[in-house]
Amino acid sequence: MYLRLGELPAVVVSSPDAAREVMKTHDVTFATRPLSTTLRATVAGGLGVAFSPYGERWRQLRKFITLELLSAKRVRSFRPIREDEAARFVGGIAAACPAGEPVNVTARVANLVADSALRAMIGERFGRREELLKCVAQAVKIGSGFNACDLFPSSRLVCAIDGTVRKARAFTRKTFELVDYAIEQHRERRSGASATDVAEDEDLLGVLLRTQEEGGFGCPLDVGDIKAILAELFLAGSESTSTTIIWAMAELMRNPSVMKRAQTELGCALQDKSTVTEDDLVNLPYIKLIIKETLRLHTPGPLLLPRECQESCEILGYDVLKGTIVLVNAWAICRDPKYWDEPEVFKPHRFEECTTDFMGTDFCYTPFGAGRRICPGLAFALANLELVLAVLLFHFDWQLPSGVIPSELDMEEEVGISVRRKRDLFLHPTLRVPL
Ligand code: HEM
Repeated sequence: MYLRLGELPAVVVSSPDAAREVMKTHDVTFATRPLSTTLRATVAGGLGVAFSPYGERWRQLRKFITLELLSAKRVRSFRPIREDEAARFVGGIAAACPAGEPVNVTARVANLVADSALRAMIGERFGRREELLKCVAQAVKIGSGFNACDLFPSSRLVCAIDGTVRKARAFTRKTFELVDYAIEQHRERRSGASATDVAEDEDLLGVLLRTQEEGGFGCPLDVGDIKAILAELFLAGSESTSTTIIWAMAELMRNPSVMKRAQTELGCALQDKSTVTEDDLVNLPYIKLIIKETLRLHTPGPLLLPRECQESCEILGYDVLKGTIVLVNAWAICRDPKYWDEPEVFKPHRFEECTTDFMGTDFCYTPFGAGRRICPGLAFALANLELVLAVLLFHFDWQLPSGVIPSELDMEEEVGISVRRKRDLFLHPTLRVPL
């Protein structure tokens, strides 16, 4: 579908065939992302990987991030952090149970995901997490790409009235101030640690600082780059992960039979154990299916991240001109009845009967994107998604607030760069398995 978004030519791709053309057949042509006016204001302090133009620097940085920061080995090394944070999370909810008050699951999951990610990044809990989460909420709102100043970039008047650029600059200043604080916290901790400790549990900031000392990753790495990379990994990873967990919980509350099956699976797999560890996850195939189905029905980035056409080309017989913004409508593709039976129904077992996966080869299902720009945080995200969901369902039974019936649970969405649940999810927990 060809559109004009204000002054900008745009094509929205809404079929798997067209998505394959963009993200596979002509992947290089679409491997750059457009820099909207708002984004330009936010990346002024430094450029991470997500909005680097396709080229040598992006290639080297992407390789470094994939092999050094987010590799399967590195993600595994953070297992003790994830398990420890999950245990603290269970303890916090268990302490709230006797009071009989509903728990704000949205806020607790956001804190857990943030604490876990930040410990992986700087080696310990971050002292100003609340402020950082406020920045994330703001990024989701201003990063949609559909602000007036993004749609009419040539109009200084529109930009001045719109005010988003001002907000974006304030957001960047605040985020970078927090990243400075995190680097300082990291430095203080490291100065008190022995050389062996430092080598043994290297966090992401440690890897970045070591790489800087060693001369970079094939390209120089300055402090501005380090800050931009850290901020970007946190922004890209935390909101998408916690949003997915909350949608999964909301769907489970609406579908008690799915909840029951998941809890039965956990009971059989864990037997007399009193805590979920990552070793148990291999025996929880149904939890994995719930996550897949949640990513289908509530794709966190419904239009993925935008691409820009670098060279005029033809997609399924239509001309796409150089400079056109291309949006892959993963949301629509994931709900298209041509490819999905009863697409609006939450049915995790649909994935039992098919081999469709989110690794970027099935173009009817690309919640993590595909091609050169596919999400490099997939393993990092899955490790958190699976453990947190398993822990929530193993330790607690959950009830809706009185008067709410499952089929009427509020599922209203708030659209930004990701689609989160508009209102926080409040539920009553009952402890099933104490720690
Ligand atoms: C449920 C969780 C997540 C979802 C659904 C998700 C989804 C996506 C999508 C759709 C893209 C764009 C892909 C494309 O253009 O083809 C992307 C890019 C990216 N994601 Fe994720 N993501 C998640 C978690 C994470 C995590 C945990 C991290 C890091 C810790 C991360 C880091 C990134 C980065 C750096 C990019 C930009 C890659 C590039 O442009 O080269 N994401 N993600």
